[in-house]
Amino acid sequence: MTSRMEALFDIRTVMMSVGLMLVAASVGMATAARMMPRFASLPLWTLVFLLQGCGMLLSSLRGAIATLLAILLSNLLMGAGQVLMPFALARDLAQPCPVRRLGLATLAGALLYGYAYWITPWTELRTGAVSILGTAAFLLCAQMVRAHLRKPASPGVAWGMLFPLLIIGLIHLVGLTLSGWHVLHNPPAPEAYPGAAVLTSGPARMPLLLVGALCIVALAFSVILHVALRLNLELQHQATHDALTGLSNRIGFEQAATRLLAAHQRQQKPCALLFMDLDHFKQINDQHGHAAGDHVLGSFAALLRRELRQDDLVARFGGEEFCVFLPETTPAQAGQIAQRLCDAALQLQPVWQQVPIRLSISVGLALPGEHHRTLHSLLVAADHALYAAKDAGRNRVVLAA
Ligand SMILES: Nc1nc2c(ncn2[C@@H]2O[C@H](COP(=O)(O)OP(=O)(O)OP(=O)(O)O)[C@@H](O)[C@H]2O)c(=O)[nH]1
Repeated sequence: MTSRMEALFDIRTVMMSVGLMLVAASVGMATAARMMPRFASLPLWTLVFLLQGCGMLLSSLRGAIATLLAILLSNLLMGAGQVLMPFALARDLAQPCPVRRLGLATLAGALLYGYAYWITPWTELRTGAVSILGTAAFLLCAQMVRAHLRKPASPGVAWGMLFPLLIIGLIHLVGLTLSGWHVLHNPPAPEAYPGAAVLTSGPARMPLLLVGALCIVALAFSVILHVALRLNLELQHQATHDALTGLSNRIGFEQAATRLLAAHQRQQKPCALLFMDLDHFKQINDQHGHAAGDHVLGSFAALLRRELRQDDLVARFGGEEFCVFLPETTPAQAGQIAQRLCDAALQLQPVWQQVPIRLSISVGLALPGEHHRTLHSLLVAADHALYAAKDAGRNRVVLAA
């Protein structure tokens, strides 16, 4: 089986192909890093896959260049890539990097590697040294991705990272066990030199090497997908949220409120819609400046978040207009909430350059029913009620007809 596999996949060809793919992936990541400087993990990932790719390429060229130097350098490059990987992942997933555990594994691996290289003739110990580092780095990364899986964003891609990390970690563990076993059961032979043997002996070597190499390529693709997905989520967030207040914008509100209204109508539950407008907002801008106006808008948005429940849908509809969808709220409760918001706005008095700014709001309240079945008709009704509140002298709530 192994000899057939060895015949089919020459070890050097595998290392060279995977090395080239990883270098290509790192070039793609470097380009993405230049285009998107906000993604702080991309330069690190670029380095990780460049180091891994160059290490593998060098490994595949062992016959051609001075062998000992090639072995030392390729192991150093791959080891450095493995040490950097948890740092890149920690930045990517906004998690603390397990620096101490990684530092201990690096120290253990480096000491064993130095001992294997310069003091003992047991060359298999080198495999053990690289395996210690690999096992620790890949399993620490897997642990971080697993913790990230509890967050709802991009679970598919996270699994795409978790599987290769676990498999490569296990393969390194097998390498560690095999080389340890080999050192224990074989007397040292100074001239014995396993050459390209990453996993020193046994029939498992070639399949494990192949699976490990494919997993590292899969990991590179998962990282690229993960970044693309994060970018997509960010764009989606920007399209549906207001940059000044952080609340939903009109698009986000209409999408979410349409779904909520349909669910309430299906289950015959009461709900309500409030349309609010800050009174004489133009005067605030004119008297205190545009920046003060922005500050007032931000303070009022914070007030809405404070005063309303978590599952109430709050949005800045545009300019100084705000909208709230109140789920599972009776008409009487909606009236009380609207009045409470009016009173709270009066109390707010946001301070700008030590000057308190007086604020009031007008509110139009609309309830779904016979005449208002769709979100659009509810919004129109609430808007009319809001204008009625303005006409009646502002700082009040008017119920839509
Ligand atoms: N600072 C600031 N002002 C804004 C923003 N968006 C809209 N505005 C201003 O809000 C003001 C709205 O003015 P109007 O529509 O005349 O309404 P108003 O002065 O609040 O008067 P009433 O609604 O009738 O009580 C305009 O001066 C807009 O320039 C914003 O993002 N920041």
